[in-house]
Amino acid sequence: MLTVEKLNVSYGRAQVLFDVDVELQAGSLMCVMGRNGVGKTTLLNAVMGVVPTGSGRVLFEGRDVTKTPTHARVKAGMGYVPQGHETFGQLTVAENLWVTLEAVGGPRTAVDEALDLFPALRKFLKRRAGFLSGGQAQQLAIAQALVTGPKLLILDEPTEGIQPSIILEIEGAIAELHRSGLAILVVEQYLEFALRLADAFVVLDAGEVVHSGSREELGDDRVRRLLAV
Ligand SMILES: Nc1ncnc2c1ncn2[C@@H]1O[C@H](COP(=O)(O)OP(=O)(O)OP(=O)(O)O)[C@@H](O)[C@H]1O
Repeated sequence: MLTVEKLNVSYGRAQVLFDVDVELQAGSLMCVMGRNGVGKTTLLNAVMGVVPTGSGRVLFEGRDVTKTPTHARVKAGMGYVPQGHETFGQLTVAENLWVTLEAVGGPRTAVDEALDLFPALRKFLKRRAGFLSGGQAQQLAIAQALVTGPKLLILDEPTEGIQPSIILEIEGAIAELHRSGLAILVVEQYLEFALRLADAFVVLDAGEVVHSGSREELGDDRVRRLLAV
């Protein structure tokens, strides 16, 4: 479904990703792990076209999207929830969802479906997004990405800075999306969350892939050892 081939990314003269290969199968939930600053966010941003790539290719459903603008990748079915759960703070929760729907021209039922996954948001439909807690804003950011009708959902640290009770709600929603067959690529440093959810892993170190494979290929003990670093 998503293939990253020999991807190299630099910021000015500083190279951050080196020949990165990733293969995400349809229906898989793949977790990208690694210490701070190894290039995880850069990888997601490059997959979405938010940062330019030096060399290498990104293929989505077999189509080369390396030069495709981000908005066209979203329309093609790549939903993205960047780090920091950014929403339109001045708009209400409902307006955030409708504005996103308008931008992609999806079916109106997409808003209800996204809210079904995060029922807690229904209580806040008229609240400005800027007044939500971090956890609620993260739920709204994921709901917004779902409204775009993704075939692949890309999430950057969905649990970062979020209170434990809402982490469980977010984990439940992601597990449900995975069960429904959606392909998911997630950067996540919270080991237990990753171990409970993912069926495939990529471990980055200093911009290189040092381990990758399915849970069966790597084995649970090895995954735990690799990810605990
Ligand atoms: N816009 C930028 N301009 C210059 N350097 C950057 C930029 N964004 C990231 N970097 C650098 O690139 C490297 C990789 O950063 P990146 O955010 O991709 O790592 P990360 O693994 O996601 O880290 P974290 O877990 O802290 O979010 C770091 O050294 C970072 O300082």
